[in-house]
Amino acid sequence: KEVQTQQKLANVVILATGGTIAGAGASAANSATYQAAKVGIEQLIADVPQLSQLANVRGEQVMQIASESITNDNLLQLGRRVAELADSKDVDGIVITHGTDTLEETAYFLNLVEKTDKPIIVVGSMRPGTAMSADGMLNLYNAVAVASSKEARGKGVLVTMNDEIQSGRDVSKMINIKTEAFKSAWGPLGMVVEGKSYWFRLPAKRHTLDSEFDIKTIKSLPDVEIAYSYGNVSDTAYKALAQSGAKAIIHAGTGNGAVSSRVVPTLQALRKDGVQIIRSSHVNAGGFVLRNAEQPDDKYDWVVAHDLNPQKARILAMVALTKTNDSKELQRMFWEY
Ligand SMILES: NC(=O)CC[C@H](N)C(=O)O
Repeated sequence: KEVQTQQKLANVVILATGGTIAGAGASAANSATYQAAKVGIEQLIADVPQLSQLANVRGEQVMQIASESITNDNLLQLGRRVAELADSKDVDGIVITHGTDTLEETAYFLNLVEKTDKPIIVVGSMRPGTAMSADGMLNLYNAVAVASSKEARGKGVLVTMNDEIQSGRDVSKMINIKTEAFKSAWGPLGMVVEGKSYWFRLPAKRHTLDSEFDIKTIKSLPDVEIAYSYGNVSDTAYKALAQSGAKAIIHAGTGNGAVSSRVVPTLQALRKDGVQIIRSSHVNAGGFVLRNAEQPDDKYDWVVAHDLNPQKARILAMVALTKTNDSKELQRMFWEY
């Protein structure tokens, strides 16, 4: 009977990339002072023996880095490995352990480019495994639980932090000193409790199988940069980014993606020179940029990032620019994804 139960378990591969979930500190009291990306995947799996009750789990160490240092090449490497595994009939679900700083970027990238309905779960932790009340073990347990469930299929790339199931598109790291760090302006999709998922809503935006982007056809990602806005902002950063070869600049604007009158002429000129100008917002709880409201986007031929924060807008812009440099097409993609 036991053998039969074993055979029914899903096959889940954990791709480890580093971060705090693989972090180690000097003392159990060190919840914030520690080194990220220290512990290997075999140890992370061994630390949660209960995983074997959820799925047949195996791990691969894809990289071992703190996620603030992730590069476009790292993203492509990870994306290609996820696609290979998703194509394998021996794999039912994929979990990616990741630093939390750029977890939302990687999750959104995979959500755009992976052509599969198999569950892909990105997970991290806010405290290293060596700390009191470490959150990584339960987050990983929840990730494997969701990755091995049939209900998670076709819902896009997901993030399991703090018992919530979040859409990889919507979720963002909102605070860096709480385990309750990952939030979406539009709410979580569900909850995981004791290894069981409870679903409440579905993502409305295009993703994975319904996406026009495919990791297998993306050879490299173009240079897209972000310039942050504030009172008294100057055009120095915008000009320098364009000069260094940026194909698009994400304007991390105030409020509704507003643009200071001090930099409007520069952004108009850069657009005339061929640089795409994409207006996003850096407001804390989630921006929502409306076209032609703060600025005449039609007239200036600018794009608005909809509800995507600047770092997510950068991910979509890079992926979109592998297909088109038409600003109207880019705008369509920003509404649809
Ligand atoms: N909580 C974390 O994972 C942050 C650690 C590190 N800055 C990273 O993103 O990898």
